[in-house]
Amino acid sequence: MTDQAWILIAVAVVVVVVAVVGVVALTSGRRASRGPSTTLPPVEVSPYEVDQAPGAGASAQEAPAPETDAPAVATPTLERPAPAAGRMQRLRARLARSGALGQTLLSILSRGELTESDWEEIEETLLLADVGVGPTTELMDKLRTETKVLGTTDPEHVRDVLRRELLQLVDPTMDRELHLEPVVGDDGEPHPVTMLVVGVNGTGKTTTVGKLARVLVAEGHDVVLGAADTFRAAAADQLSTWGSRVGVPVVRSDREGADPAAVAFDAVKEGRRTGADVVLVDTAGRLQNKAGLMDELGKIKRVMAREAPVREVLLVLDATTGQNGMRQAQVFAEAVDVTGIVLTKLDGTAKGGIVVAVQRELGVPVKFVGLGEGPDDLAPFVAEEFVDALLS
Ligand SMILES: Nc1nc2c(ncn2[C@@H]2O[C@H](COP(=O)(O)OP(=O)(O)OP(=O)(O)O)[C@@H](O)[C@H]2O)c(=O)[nH]1
Repeated sequence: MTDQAWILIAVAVVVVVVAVVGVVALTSGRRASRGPSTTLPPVEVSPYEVDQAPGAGASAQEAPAPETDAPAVATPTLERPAPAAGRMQRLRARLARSGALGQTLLSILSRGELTESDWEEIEETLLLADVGVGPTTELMDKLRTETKVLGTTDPEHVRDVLRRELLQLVDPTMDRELHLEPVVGDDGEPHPVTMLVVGVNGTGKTTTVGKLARVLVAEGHDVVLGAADTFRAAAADQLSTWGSRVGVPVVRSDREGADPAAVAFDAVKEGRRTGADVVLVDTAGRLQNKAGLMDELGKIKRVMAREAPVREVLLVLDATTGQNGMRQAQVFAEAVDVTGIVLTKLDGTAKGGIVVAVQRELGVPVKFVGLGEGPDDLAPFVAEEFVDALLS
């Protein structure tokens, strides 16, 4: 071969090497510029979107000091939710209107020798506060006996008796914990604990899911939210906003009216993929009729259970809706196995007695109460603190 031929071969080799290096650099450059991917691998049930919270993965703690002189890039700061413990105590003043129940009872009972009209007044007070007929009769029987035995008008004694009896009605022995113990599947892999939140629209369901996510984040859990209220498009946006404030991803569909069970399934799947320990799913649960509701909620629960068992079904009830709310609660309880109740809007209502009525009616504990519109105004329910607030 001539020198010229060798030169030509060398030039060709250089050109090929440069071209290959160029292509590789371009591809990896594109990949890097996409940043952390939010597009998930295709799933069997439906395509879904994950709204990654801005700053997801960033800590609510102090950011580490930059190691270079490069200009600082603003990282979105995540909110640090208030600790869940002690919230009921902190928000005690919000129960002021419900407190009228305790104050009225105390003032009547302190009159001494009670006449029939005093007892009627007590009965009316309890019924107006939505305590319910059964528990009202029960409490009055006990108070009649106790006040006879006690034979005193001493306010401290009367208060002690009333506190004891109210507490018994609210039942401090009920298990109000969320069951978040880790689950290991048949495959030996850890599964997230899944929770379904159900209830009539307008009761504060989506808001409760957002607030509950904050409670869980405050307790150190890794949470994924599922926006399975596909009936109202704004509900998914609302949930995405809640999630983004505390760095919790929200799985939602890009299609309005999408199958809620598919979104719930995808949320659990995403929870498993990312190693989250709790997946919390919001639903629409419209009350057209009981059969429709049973079908919808039953399907969501079954489909979620394919990925991980549903540990908690929380029913959200608006405390201000009285008997109407109780009827809704019964329909939901017949449609799906409810494990706990969230009573919203307990601030600003005098109908705190509904705590007693709904627990009696459904045999399910009130686990949380909504005491305002603020992000941390959802409190784990503590029977003693509730009764003390009624009597303060
Ligand atoms: N005062 C008060 N307002 C509340 C409480 N919980 C929720 N709300 C308000 O109730 C309204 C309805 O709340 P949403 O979460 O949208 O109700 P939801 O509708 O059941 O949700 P969708 O099913 O998505 O329609 C909002 O204005 C909330 O701020 C509470 O505990 N106290």
